[in-house]
Amino acid sequence: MFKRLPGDEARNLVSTTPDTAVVFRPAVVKTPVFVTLVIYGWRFVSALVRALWRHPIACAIPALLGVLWVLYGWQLAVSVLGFVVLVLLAFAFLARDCFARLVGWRLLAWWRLVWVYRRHWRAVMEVSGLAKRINGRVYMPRLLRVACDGWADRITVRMLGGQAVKDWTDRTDNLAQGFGAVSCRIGLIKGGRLLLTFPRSDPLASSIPALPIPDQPSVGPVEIGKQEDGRPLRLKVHGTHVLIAGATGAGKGSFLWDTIRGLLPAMRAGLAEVWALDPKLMELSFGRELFQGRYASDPADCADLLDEAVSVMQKRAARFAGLQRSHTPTVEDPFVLVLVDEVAFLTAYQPDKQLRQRVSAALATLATQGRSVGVGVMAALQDPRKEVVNIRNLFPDKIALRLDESEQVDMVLGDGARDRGALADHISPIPELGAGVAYMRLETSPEPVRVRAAYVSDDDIRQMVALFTEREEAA
Ligand SMILES: Nc1ncnc2c1ncn2[C@@H]1O[C@H](COP(=O)(O)OP(=O)(O)OP(=O)(O)O)[C@@H](O)[C@H]1O
Repeated sequence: MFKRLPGDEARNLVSTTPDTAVVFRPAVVKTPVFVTLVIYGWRFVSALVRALWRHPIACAIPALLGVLWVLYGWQLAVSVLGFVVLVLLAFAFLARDCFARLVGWRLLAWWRLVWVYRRHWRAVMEVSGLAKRINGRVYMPRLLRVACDGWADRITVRMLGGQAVKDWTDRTDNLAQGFGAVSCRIGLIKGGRLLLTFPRSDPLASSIPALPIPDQPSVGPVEIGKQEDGRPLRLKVHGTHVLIAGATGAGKGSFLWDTIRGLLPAMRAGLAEVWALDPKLMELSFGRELFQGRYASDPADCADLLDEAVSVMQKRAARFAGLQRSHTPTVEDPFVLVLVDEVAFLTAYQPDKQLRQRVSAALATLATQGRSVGVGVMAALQDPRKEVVNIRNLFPDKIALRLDESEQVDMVLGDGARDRGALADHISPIPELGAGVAYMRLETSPEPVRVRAAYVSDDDIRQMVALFTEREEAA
């Protein structure tokens, strides 16, 4: 009647409920010492073979030193050890990157595995509720591998059978706190295996000054800042459309101006044009000479400019039909980037219904047909609740800067983005710490990437205008 499950604490089980007359004391079968020794012996041998297989060099060095010690005495073993350390130091000094890749990060990964992850694994899993205790037996997710690079620790984990990725994404705060990291990201590698990323440092903690204007004309991807692992952030603008959302003061302007800055050589060469719609009359008016008359702030003028972009797009599509399927920028057919600073002013907040419909139709037409003929849209938005649900799907690439509420993150970046670690509602409202910081979700990768755009100051914009008008005068 009573089924004994593995791990039942049978010795202590004397009664099922208090005050019951039934006392249940099952027989305890003692494991013979011999069997216990065989099990421990087997575990030791398999761990040794695994270590030799996985880390042959790390095992060979102490084994060799041990052999030298036994055969020739400790003096020779210590001398060889000293020599190996010197060689490693020289290697580190002369070829830092190569040393880090081949030795440094592996040593650090081993140290972090032993000192941080394995040491705290059991406690963190139990406290966060990711380990399961069933009938007295503890089922623990398995820590498979730790790898390090200059920015983060990446931990490969095997989930418990029956666990869902969401069980882990709901506990990112517990995991980060448990392992002493500032944050934790979770990605699915393949069935049952997860990659947990724990950053050790934050290259985005301080603001990034405006990047140098590129030497070569190019329509992108344009370098506009840094990714959280310290690599450059290159934003694709040609062949896509980009939606940028962020609360007031989040730094949306940086993304717009960084993009213009990166395109400036192409604009000077006549290979790119930026058309600016600035209904708030603040952000883009500062450098309006760059837009060569393609600048509008009044809603009716904005609608006209959008219609003009649609007409350019349609004429190109008619000419390209049957001849080419993608756009290569030329002086005759430059890449046209339509920048809209606060798109909700032209759509959601626009009281004139006819104008609103005209703008929405033109934006939808550009966003659905523009990219293959070299017309792109980059739209910024303050309040994602107002309009984003209608237009979000028109934009393959999305950027969420600081947002006021957690629900807005998925509204901008798409379902599940916040669960995958896009904590845009946690970005600091202090400009030095959080302005320009964002999570990007690109068409090509569902994983959100944390980034920071460089800050383009008023002086930088003046310099850009001067450089651009210099070319105009020379022409
Ligand atoms: N990339 C950045 N790095 C550091 N600080 C920045 C960055 N971008 C903006 N800031 C700071 O944040 C302030 C607000 O930036 P900005 O006006 O671009 O925000 P916004 O999102 O466009 O706001 P709004 O929607 O109100 O126009 C700037 O005055 C500047 O001090």
